[in-house]
Amino acid sequence: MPATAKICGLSTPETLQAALGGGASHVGFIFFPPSPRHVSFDTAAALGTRVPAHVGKVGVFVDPDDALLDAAIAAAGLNVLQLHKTTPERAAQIRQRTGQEVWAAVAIKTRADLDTARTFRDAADRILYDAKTPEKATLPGGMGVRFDWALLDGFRHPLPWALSGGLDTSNVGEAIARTGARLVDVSSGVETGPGVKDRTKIVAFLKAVAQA
Ligand SMILES: O=C(O)c1ccccc1N[C@@H]1O[C@H](COP(=O)(O)O)[C@@H](O)[C@H]1O
Repeated sequence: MPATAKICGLSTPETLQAALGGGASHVGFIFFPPSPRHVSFDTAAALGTRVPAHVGKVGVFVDPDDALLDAAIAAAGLNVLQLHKTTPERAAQIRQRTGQEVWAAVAIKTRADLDTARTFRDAADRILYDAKTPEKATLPGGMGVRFDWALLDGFRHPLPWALSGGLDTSNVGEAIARTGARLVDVSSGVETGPGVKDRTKIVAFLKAVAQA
C-alpha cells in the first residue's frame, strides 16, 4: 500500500481541487490568526463543502478554546482536530467533548522530545511528528523546518502516526523510505511563498508520495 498524504493550509478552491484531484487522503485548514494560512469560518465552510466524504477534513489549532473548536467544526464539517501546543489533559477533554478524531502534534528536535508522544497514548488518536520551530517563532508549524528522521529509529510509537516538518517533493520519497511513515503532511513545501499554495507543487508532491 502506498503512503497517503495530507495537504495542509489550503485556502482556495483551486488549490483544494489540486489536492483532491491528486489523491490527498486528508486536507487541512488552519484556524490560527497569526498564520498566513489562516481561514475565516466562511472560507472554511465554502471549502469544506467541496471535500468528498472519503477525504479527511483536518482543522489545525494552537491550544484552542471550546468556542473556536465548535465554530470551526460547524463551519467546515471537520472530522479531525490537529492540536499544537496542547497538553494531553486538554487533548483528552477535547476528544471526549467533541467526539472528533484528535491528532497531537509533537514538536521534535532531540530524542528526548519523543517522550512527549507517549503522554498522548490515552488522549489522542494519532501523533503528528513535526519539527520544533525556533524558540521565538510566531508559528509552531508551517515553517518548512525538518527534524532528523533518524531520531525515530527504533522508537515504539504509542499510537498511529504521521510525519511532518519540512517535507517537499524532493525529500518526501526519502522520508517515507527512511522512517516507514504511512501518512505524510506538508504545508510550506507546496507553496511559492508563505500561505501561497501552488497547484503544480501539490500535484508533484502527491505523485512523489504515490511513487514512494
Ligand atoms: O501552517 C501553519 O501556518 C501552521 C500554523 C499553526 C500550527 C501549525 C501549522 N502548520 C502545520 O505544520 C506542519 C508542518 O509544516 P511545513 O510542511 O513544515 O511547512 C504542517 O503540516 C501543518 O500541519
